[in-house]
Amino acid sequence: MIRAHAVADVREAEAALMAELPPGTLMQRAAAGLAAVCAQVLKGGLPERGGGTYGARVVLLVGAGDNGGDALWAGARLARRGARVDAILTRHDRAHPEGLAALRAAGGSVVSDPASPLGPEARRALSRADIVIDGILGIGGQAGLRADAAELAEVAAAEAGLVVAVDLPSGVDPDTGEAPGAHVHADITVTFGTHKIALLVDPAAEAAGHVEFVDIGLEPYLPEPVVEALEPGDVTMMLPYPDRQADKYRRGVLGVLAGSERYPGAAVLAAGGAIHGGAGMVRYAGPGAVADGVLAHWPEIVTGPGVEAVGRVQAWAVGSGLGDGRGADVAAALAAGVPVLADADALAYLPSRLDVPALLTPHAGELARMLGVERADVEARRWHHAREAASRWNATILLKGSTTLVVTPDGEARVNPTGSPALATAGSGDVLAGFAGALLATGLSPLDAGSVAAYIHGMAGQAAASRAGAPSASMVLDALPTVVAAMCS
Ligand SMILES: NC(=O)C1=CN([C@@H]2O[C@H](COP(=O)(O)OP(=O)(O)OC[C@H]3O[C@@H](n4cnc5c(N)ncnc54)[C@H](O)[C@@H]3O)[C@@H](O)[C@H]2O)[C@@H](O)CC1
Ligand SMILES: Nc1ncnc2c1ncn2[C@@H]1O[C@H](COP(=O)(O)OP(=O)(O)O)[C@@H](O)[C@H]1O
Ligand SMILES: [K+]
Repeated sequence: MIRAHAVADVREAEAALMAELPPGTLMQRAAAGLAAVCAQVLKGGLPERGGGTYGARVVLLVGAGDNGGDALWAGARLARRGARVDAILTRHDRAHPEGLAALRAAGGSVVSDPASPLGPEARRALSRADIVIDGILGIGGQAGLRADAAELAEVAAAEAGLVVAVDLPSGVDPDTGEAPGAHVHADITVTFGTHKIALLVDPAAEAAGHVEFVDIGLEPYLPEPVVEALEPGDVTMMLPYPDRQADKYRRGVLGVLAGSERYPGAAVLAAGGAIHGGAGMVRYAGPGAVADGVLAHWPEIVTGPGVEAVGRVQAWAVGSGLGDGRGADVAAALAAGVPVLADADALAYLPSRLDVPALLTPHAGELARMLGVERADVEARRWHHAREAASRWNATILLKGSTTLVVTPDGEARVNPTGSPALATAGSGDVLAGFAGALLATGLSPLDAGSVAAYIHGMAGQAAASRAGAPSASMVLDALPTVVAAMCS
């Protein structure tokens, strides 16, 4: 599990660890890890320069705090290995003094001037840089860079080589993942001790690029994480396996209430997702013509005209392509007293609070409608709104989008690390709903069912995109069994 903590937790853990170590040890651990990642990147080769640290051009963007200190100490290490290292200081009076002395002793130089960080020498250095190390702000930063730092970040993005952020991309909000003002857009972020929330939650996570973790020994001092992301081993452990004594009922039966005469395909896709999710049986509830279409694709499904008619199930997946005027059907599924996944049209028919274990799967537009806010506000403050809805409906919210977020009413949160923009295609949400519903039926909690389903669905999207640049939802569905098999082997 990738674990992310809030700034206050990181500060407390750092203080406890620092009390046991000689002064400066943590910064040296951080700087060594940062320099090692930069050296690795340089060794991988930048086409213009042939590769390696010796002779590489490195520019440090150095703010007023310890984040800048990390950058200076890492710069000193790279300079000792033969890199040409230039530092641009946003505040000449407040740059980390020991780090600056170490950089100078190693042969590095300062190319900014006290009046304005971005003079001609600094611009020249940036335009030639193979790597820019962003040490403007770390966990002590307020979101939104001030004008001079914002200009530095802009020029670095436009003119320099790779941007490597120290701990987190400067200017994002470390604790919420919001990025309301100017901020750095990094290719790689090297983070220390634990992931920061901003490294997992969009839009900040996108600005972090690829994240490398450096262990500085904080783990024993950290509390429970605030946000997690599953790793492959977690998914393997959570996916249901039939045991030797399994029968179809004990494996879990899922009821699917999806699709309509207007949207018959949604029923086929949701039922298909359900079939691959490991339930022992899938029962489909819907009008005859739609049920016939489902049966034509999935003869193993049992159908019935309505919720009561299909009989007992261990969970319901309701809503995908259901259309208008289906409130009574949704209410019947909710009244069954079993866990429920509610997607798409069902989200309009929810009671004010749910009294069964529930997983709601809105996209940003649907969540905006549920909460009576603007879609753009949901996009900008995804975690905030997902938490708000989880608490209001007493349900786990799986907020779909470029990165899927799963948040429980108790505030537990997971971010999905897999996926592809190719998933943004009509019907792929129906596949996810069926698959996650089946996991609910096998007994997974809404949090586990939602996060495992998002993980596998994301991988299926990646697999489908690798076969066809713009795959359809049916191709994502087709990729599910192979992904599940690979995760289980
Ligand atoms: N505390 C520790 O033990 C360790 C800290 N480390 C590094 O230290 C960093 C935290 O250092 P600091 O607490 O000094 O905080 P920062 O380096 O994030 O700097 C905070 C300072 O920047 C200024 N500032 C804040 N918001 C700003 C804005 N929007 N625009 C311009 N300036 C702004 C303020 O003057 C503030 O004092 C971590 O992110 C990490 O990189 C690492 O060296 C590991 C060990
Ligand atoms: N830019 C994106 N990158 C990755 N995944 C995305 C992106 N946009 C949407 N998705 C995913 O694609 C799926 C789309 O679901 P949804 O919006 O319900 O579509 P539909 O209702 O047409 O099925 C969700 O799993 C969502 O997380
Ligand atoms: K930074």
